[in-house]
Order: sequence, then structure tokens, then C-alpha cells
Amino acid sequence: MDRLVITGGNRLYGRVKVSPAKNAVLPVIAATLLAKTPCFLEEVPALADVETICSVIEYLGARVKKEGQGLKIHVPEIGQTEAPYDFVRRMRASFLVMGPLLARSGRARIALPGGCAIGSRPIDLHLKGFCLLGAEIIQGHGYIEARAKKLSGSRIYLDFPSVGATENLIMAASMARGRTVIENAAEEPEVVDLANFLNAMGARVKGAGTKVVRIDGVDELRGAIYNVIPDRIEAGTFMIAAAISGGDITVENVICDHITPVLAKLQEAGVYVERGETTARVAAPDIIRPADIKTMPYPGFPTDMQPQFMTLMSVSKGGASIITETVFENRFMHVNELKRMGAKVKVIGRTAIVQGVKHLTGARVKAPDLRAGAALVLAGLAARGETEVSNIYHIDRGYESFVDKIKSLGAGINRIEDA
Ligand SMILES: CC(=O)N[C@H]1[C@@H](OP(=O)(O)OP(=O)(O)OC[C@H]2O[C@@H](n3ccc(=O)[nH]c3=O)[C@H](O)[C@@H]2O)O[C@H](CO)[C@@H](O)[C@@H]1O
Ligand SMILES: C=C(OP(=O)(O)O)C(=O)O
Repeated sequence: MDRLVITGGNRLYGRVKVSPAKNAVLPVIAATLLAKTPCFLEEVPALADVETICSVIEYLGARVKKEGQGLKIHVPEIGQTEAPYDFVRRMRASFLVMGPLLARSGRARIALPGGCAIGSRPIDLHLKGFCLLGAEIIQGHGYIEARAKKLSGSRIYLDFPSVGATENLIMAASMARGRTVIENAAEEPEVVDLANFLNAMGARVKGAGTKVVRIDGVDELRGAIYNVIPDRIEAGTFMIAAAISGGDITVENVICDHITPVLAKLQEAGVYVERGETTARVAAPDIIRPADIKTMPYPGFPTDMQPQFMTLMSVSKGGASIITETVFENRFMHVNELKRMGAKVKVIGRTAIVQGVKHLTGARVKAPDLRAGAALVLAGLAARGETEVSNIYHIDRGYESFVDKIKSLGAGINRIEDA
């Protein structure tokens, strides 16, 4: 398996362009199943997760063709209504095809996604919503089957503003009979982006980005040309790379409003932040100060930035930082790896107390999941000596050209490909 070898100590300087968002493009690709006529997604990041979702929709009947930086997707008809375990195992977001399949063909059979490193991640809220839309749900042999001749609009209250459940239900409701109202919906920018794409396809989705989303079902959706939003988590990761390496980076193609809490917390830590129209300049301070964070659904501090921020706090000076994870029950998998690099972190339940150290030291560590993997690379940038990060297939899931981008900023990093 490939690994990354990082020689710490280089300050990162320069400009780096953020790619289109993984978490926006995955639901948008799933949504293309709703249209009979072709869709064109103008810029699609080259990510392992994108390949997986494309394999899933191709299996279901889509014709996917790479055109320049984008993808042309045409689903003249749904051939299969089953997404096998092999796909869902590779990427939980595969479950997002359930809503479109149900809406378009009245039937979907999808392998039950297993638990993963960051938590058990149930899908009960998705299923509750599908039931309220009139689907019959049958579970067995590791699969979930949903059937409905025609979905009908309903009022759905989500116990938790789940991003995936909100997206799956918006897609299902877009072709249901009548009006659906989703209450306590997720407000993430990626939900808004999906709604914008669906509306470009002829759907009638209102209120995305607020707690109440109203969807008036239509009989048919058509293909659309679309460009998804920039990746706010990739942007935040580069900002921390600037801060932790003592550097000065201008991140291009960023919507600063999407990462307000990250920018605020960087400033609290003493980092210089300059917001531009579509850029953000981040420059490291002499001393990184401690700052507490608590992850929350949007617009709170994103859980997908928690491991990277913890890494930054691990080299802060002047006290402890308290990091509370409220979104996933097991998202501290990076702590033991960071400790191998000399970080001082104590975990009590869902809280981690981070006491900054003078410097981290290079070590051999394993990426336990996507963002934790990125966090370990950030730790390697700041550490003395050499850090080797293995299991980097996690990083490939969600960061386009990570090594090239970070290298272009001056990092001492190399990918070692195993024979
Ligand atoms: C592909 C994608 O967009 N992934 C993002 C999405 O994941 P995902 O859509 O899976 O995250 P959710 O918002 O659904 O999950 C948040 C919490 O709700 C719980 N839950 C969720 C659904 C459900 O039916 N029942 C239930 O209990 C989960 O276990 C978790 O504790 O949002 C997360 C939270 O911002 C991000 O970390 C992920 O990067
Ligand atoms: C947790 C993440 O992704 P996924 O939901 O695809 O596992 C992530 O992007 O950090």
C-alpha cells in the first residue's frame, strides 16, 4: 500500500486552488439518476470516492463519460435497482442512490452500510423519511429494500439534522406526488448545492440552507449543466497547513462564508486571516494560541475539520485546548497516532484536552480515516524529522492531487508507491 513520507520543518508559501467539493459532487452525481436526458457536470474532482459513485450509477444503468475536467452522465433508463455491498462498503455515500432510485423506478435494494472508523453511522433517519413518503421498507440478508409505486409528499421531522438523510429525502421527494416538508433539515452548503442542481433539473425545492425545506414534487426531471461548490474542508486543511508550518498561503476558489467558524477559530489562535472575494490568505503567527472547539452541524464548527484543528492545537502555547466532538461518537481515532508524534492529548468521552507541546517529532503513523489522515500529514509538516503516513487510500478518497498541491507550496513530501 502507498504511503506518504514527509520531512517536517518547511514553511509553506504560495497560492493553492481548492477543488470542487467531494461532499457536494457525490449527492449531485447520485441525483443524475433522476433525469432521462443527459447532465453535464463541468468540473469534477479526481477522487476515489467519485470513481466509486460513478461505478455505482454505471451499475444501475448510467452512461458516464469524462469530458475535459467534467463528466457527462446519461441515464436513459434504470437497468438495475440494486447497489451491492462491494460499493457501499467502499463508500457510505453510495446509500445516496436510494432516494433517486425510489423516485424514478419505485424500487431500490441497497446493501446496509456497515459501521466505520468515526462511528456506527446508522441510516434510521433516511428510512423513517422514506416510510413517511409511502415506501415499504424490508430489511434482511444485509440489504435494505424499499418499494413504492409512487411516493407521496409528507411532513418529515428529522431527529437530527443529518446531511445524508436530508439529501436522500430531498431527492426522493423531488418526484413524489404533492408537497414534502422536511423539518430540522441539515443546513450545510452541500445540501443547498444539491437543491440548486435539482432546481436546474426542473425540481421545485425551496428553503434549502434553512431548517425547513419544502419540495413540491414534479412528474419528470431533465438533465442540467452544473458546477458544484468549492470544497470548504480542503480549503480549511490548507489554511491549517499554512498556520502549522509557519507559512503564508493564499487559498483560491474558496467561499469564506462556508467556513466562518474555521476562520474565526484560526483568528482566535492568533493566525492572520484575510478574506477576499474568492480567496483567503492565511499567515502563521509567531505563537499559536490555544482555542476550544465544539463540532456542530452547519453553521457550527465542522466535524470534518476537527482532526486538523486538533493537530494545530497540539503545537499551541499557553494552556490547554478543549475539543468536543458532538457529531460522531468515535472521531478521535487520530489521537493515538498524534501521541506517537509527541502530542499531549487526553480523551474523556467526547472531549479531548490538548496540551500544546514545543514540537512534534516525526514517526510512522497510520491514517485511520480521511480527515485524520490529512491531520497526520499536517502534523508531519510541523514535526522534527521524518513522518511516514500509511493507509493513505483514505486521503485519496477526498483530497484531489493532495501531494502535488502541498508540494507546490514547498512541503517536503513524497508518495512512495508500493510495488
Ligand atoms: C458524503 C458526505 O456528505 N459526508 C458528510 C456527511 O456525512 P453523513 O451524511 O453520513 O452525516 P450525517 O449528517 O448523516 O451524520 C451526522 C450524525 O447523525 C447520525 N445519523 C445520521 C443518519 C441517520 O439516519 N441516523 C443517524 O443517527 C450519524 O451517525 C452522525 O452521528 O455529513 C457529515 C456531518 O457533517 C460529514 O462529516 C461527512 O463528511
Ligand atoms: C466523513 C467524511 O466522509 P464520508 O461521509 O464520505 O465518510 C469526510 O468527508 O470527512
